[in-house]
Amino acid sequence: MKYDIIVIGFGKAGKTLAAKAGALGKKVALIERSPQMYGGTCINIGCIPTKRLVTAAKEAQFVNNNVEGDYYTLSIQTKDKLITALRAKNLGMLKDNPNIDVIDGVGYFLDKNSVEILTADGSKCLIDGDTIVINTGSKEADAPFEVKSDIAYTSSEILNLKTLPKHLVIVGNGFIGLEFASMFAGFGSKVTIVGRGKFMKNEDDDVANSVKEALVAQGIEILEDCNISSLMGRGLNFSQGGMSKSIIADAFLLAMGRKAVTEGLNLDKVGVKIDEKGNIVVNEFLQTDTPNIYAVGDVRGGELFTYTSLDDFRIVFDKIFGKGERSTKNRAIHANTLFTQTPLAKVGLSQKEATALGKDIKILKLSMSAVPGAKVVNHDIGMLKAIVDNKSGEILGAAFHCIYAHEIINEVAIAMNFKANAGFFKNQIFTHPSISEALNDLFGQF
Ligand SMILES: Cc1cc2nc3c(=O)[nH]c(=O)nc-3n(C[C@H](O)[C@H](O)[C@H](O)COP(=O)(O)OP(=O)(O)OC[C@H]3O[C@@H](n4cnc5c(N)ncnc54)[C@H](O)[C@@H]3O)c2cc1C
Ligand SMILES: NC(=O)c1ccc[n+]([C@@H]2O[C@H](COP(=O)([O-])OP(=O)(O)OC[C@H]3O[C@@H](n4cnc5c(N)ncnc54)[C@H](O)[C@@H]3O)[C@@H](O)[C@H]2O)c1
Repeated sequence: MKYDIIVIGFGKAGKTLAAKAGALGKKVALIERSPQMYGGTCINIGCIPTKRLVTAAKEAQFVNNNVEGDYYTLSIQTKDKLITALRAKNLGMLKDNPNIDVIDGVGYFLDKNSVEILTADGSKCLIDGDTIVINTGSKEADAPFEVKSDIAYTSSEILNLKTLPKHLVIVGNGFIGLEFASMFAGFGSKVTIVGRGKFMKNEDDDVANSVKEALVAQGIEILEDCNISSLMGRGLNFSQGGMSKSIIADAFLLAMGRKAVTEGLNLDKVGVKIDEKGNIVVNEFLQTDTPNIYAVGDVRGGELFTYTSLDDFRIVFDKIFGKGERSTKNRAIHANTLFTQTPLAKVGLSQKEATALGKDIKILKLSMSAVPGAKVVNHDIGMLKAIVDNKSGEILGAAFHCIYAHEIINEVAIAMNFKANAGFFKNQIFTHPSISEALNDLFGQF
């Protein structure tokens, strides 16, 4: 069978490209190895289930478990219903178009225009394509220490835990570690985070401290500078400050980063290179060294977010069907958010980064306790921080640790794309009472 485009993996970029190309009348094949992963990581084991559960965990404090049933178990069921519906919707979005074939099985290259698919029953089929897009995502990095425990979970596995662990120990204090810590603590688990360095060492100290205080206020124990030697049965063994220690727990979450899924693709057969970290090497148009083969989403390394995968779709679509003007070099300024109960959202440079670049900066800060809108929604934890050019007021970066941070940071990102400066926010008329209106006071300090 011959296709215009073959996509390997049902990720954000690939499924969007398949849908748009199919709508243009192109013949498209999308290969997915597991029907449980139709729609990819985001909707099945990533953003959507985790953010649904972070929200449910916030509600947990208002629920009487004796009356309503165990809220954690109910929340897992609600999450399962949600992702099942999204999976069906994602499949329908492609299958309803006769130009698109969704093929179940594991895809791998035979040559630069041919992909073989190994299906669950052991049979194989061969398809050919002019353009081939690798969108195989990432998976949990292996632990660099011995793990012999049947209560050690990856983030995907722990999302299916039916009963709430009394004590959860989380290894890793990155995005996944902190979000799951905040989530499980909200549901009522005792949570201990075991990190190998200083807590959020890449962040500005005031920002890291604000997040730390909020997590500690949730009852979370944070251990820093730990060197883990093994996880055996119910015990995690590590050294801290020269002392050997161990913690006994009911469940362990291992969240030490993610790595690109490339094994078995036969990349060496088709001249596609991977770098020292295991990511596929691409140019600014996401083309590999074999120009008809693209790599999009987590598998190309760099930023591992659903919205950067979506932007990869825009770049590849523009390269194939448009003017080829979009590239990773001209991606719009965009934010990211750590979804703890009080989220931390950031855009642009931190104070540390701006200082390291030798910028002449002014720091603007506002405590959320001074924001009426935060009082109204009964969540005045945290702070707003902006880094601006000392002379022009150009906004260089912002870090918001506050309720709705994941929403208001987008206002700043858009403003930065339009080169608006501090004066713009100082004088903007916002609805009242709101969190956005705090930007009047924050940027009014310039
Ligand atoms: C717990 C967690 C929470 C997250 N939260 C957020 C968040 O809040 N916001 C955010 O922006 N990002 C979040 N992310 C990151 C985000 O989910 C990923 O960056 C994004 O989903 C990556 O999508 P992708 O396009 O790379 O492909 P994926 O969605 O990962 O899809 C890859 C697909 O390829 C399939 N596949 C792999 N190999 C083959 C093969 N050989 N043949 C056929 N199929 C194959 C896989 O089964 C999978 O379905 C989170 C990630 C995790 C793990
Ligand atoms: N809200 C979001 O957008 C969101 C949420 C979850 C995940 N993600 C994406 O998924 C990616 C993966 O998340 P992640 O949390 O696994 O990775 P991460 O890179 O964010 O954090 C990994 C953490 O593990 C720690 N670590 C590594 N080895 C260790 C060891 N031996 N002992 C103790 N700690 C160790 C690191 O110090 C780091 O803090 C993120 O980088 C992000 O791009 C995004």
